[in-house]
Amino acid sequence: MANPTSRETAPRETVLVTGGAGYIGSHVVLALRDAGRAVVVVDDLSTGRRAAVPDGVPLVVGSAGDAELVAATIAAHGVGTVMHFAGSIVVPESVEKPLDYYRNNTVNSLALVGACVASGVERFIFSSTAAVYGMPDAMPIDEEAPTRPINPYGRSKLMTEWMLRDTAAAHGLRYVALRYFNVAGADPAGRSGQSSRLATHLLKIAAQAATGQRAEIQVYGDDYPTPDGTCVRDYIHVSDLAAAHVAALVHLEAGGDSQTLNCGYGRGYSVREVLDMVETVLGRPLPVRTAGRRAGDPPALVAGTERIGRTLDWTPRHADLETIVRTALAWEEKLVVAVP
Ligand SMILES: NC(=O)c1ccc[n+]([C@@H]2O[C@H](COP(=O)([O-])OP(=O)(O)OC[C@H]3O[C@@H](n4cnc5c(N)ncnc54)[C@H](O)[C@@H]3O)[C@@H](O)[C@H]2O)c1
Ligand SMILES: O=c1ccn([C@@H]2O[C@H](COP(=O)(O)OP(=O)(O)O[C@H]3O[C@H](CO)[C@H](O)[C@H](O)[C@H]3O)[C@@H](O)[C@H]2O)c(=O)[nH]1
Repeated sequence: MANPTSRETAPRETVLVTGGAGYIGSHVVLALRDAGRAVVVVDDLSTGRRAAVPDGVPLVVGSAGDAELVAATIAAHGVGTVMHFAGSIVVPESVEKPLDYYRNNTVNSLALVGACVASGVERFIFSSTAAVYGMPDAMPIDEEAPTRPINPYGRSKLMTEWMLRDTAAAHGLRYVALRYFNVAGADPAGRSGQSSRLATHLLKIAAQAATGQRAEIQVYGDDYPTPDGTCVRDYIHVSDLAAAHVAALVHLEAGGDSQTLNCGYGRGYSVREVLDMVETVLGRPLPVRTAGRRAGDPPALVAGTERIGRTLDWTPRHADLETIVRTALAWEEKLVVAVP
């Protein structure tokens, strides 16, 4: 029998979660813990919060691009899988500071993947984005659609997908790149949620307005070629997205091949429909104003979900807009009380 204290022979079952103190990463840490998995987080706390990492989960404060730190963490914790959430995520900021985005999203991912290869990590799960598609020609978007990102954020993520594909071909690493559509909502048990005050996402803005932290909500454009003129997005509940990561882990552990998968529900809601639902759940109107279009917004983004459906053992459990809105509002109310 293997000596459990030996690093050479100990089973490498721990999952290293980079960016585990952030919005999505913290929900994945909860899902992994709920599934009985051992987890270690590496996060530089640039946008994440220490409090988002549950008690009992080791947090290594540092950069996911620090190859020495990552290698030491892999060795110390017996890491066999890396889930990579750490990154910079604000699209307009990526236009103003492209090199910051290439550094944090691409260069740091290169160092991380290199450390994984050098340390013999066999499984890698990557947070990619619908932004890799740019302005798609057809809807819903399947994974074979052309990747033509229209901003540095999308390009910085697409380059990491390419790096993973080439690394998988050359080394023993297998990966799942998950292309998230619009992630929203919060843990239904109230353990985590979107905590960044600077978030730019529609539902976060609406939740801030609902709790009196924001004077109004601007609708960016009502003259798009969509049924009500406002942009359509495929909103996926963050806890369903977290469950998709656990399913991707199971897929790779069972010897499954490398995959690139959309994460959405395959149906879209307009900005107006989202705001109507927020008002319905609140039982009162919100100050909503129509403003001009925001640069770079595609009229509609809806995920093709056939591939994730046949590849992963994943059943969405929170796939209705009302649940997404209710959990987002409940989290915001909790946040306002905790950090007024
Ligand atoms: N939120 C969305 O709608 C969305 C959509 C598509 C893809 N994504 C991707 O999902 C991932 C997580 O996004 P999020 O919404 O949870 O953002 P977030 O800002 O809440 O989380 C990012 C986390 O990474 C940490 N971090 C950033 N750079 C780091 C570094 N170099 N080393 C270590 N830690 C670092 C931050 O402190 C934070 O805890 C990102 O890679 C993002 O590109 C998010
Ligand atoms: O105050 C706001 C905020 C947003 N919107 C609109 O609401 C929709 C959703 O906007 P978000 O900012 O919530 O999300 P995006 O669709 O712009 O971005 C999402 O998809 C991108 C890919 O295209 C990236 O992956 C990004 O991280 C992810 O949040 C867009 O039509 C936007 O114009 C408003 O009308 N008012």
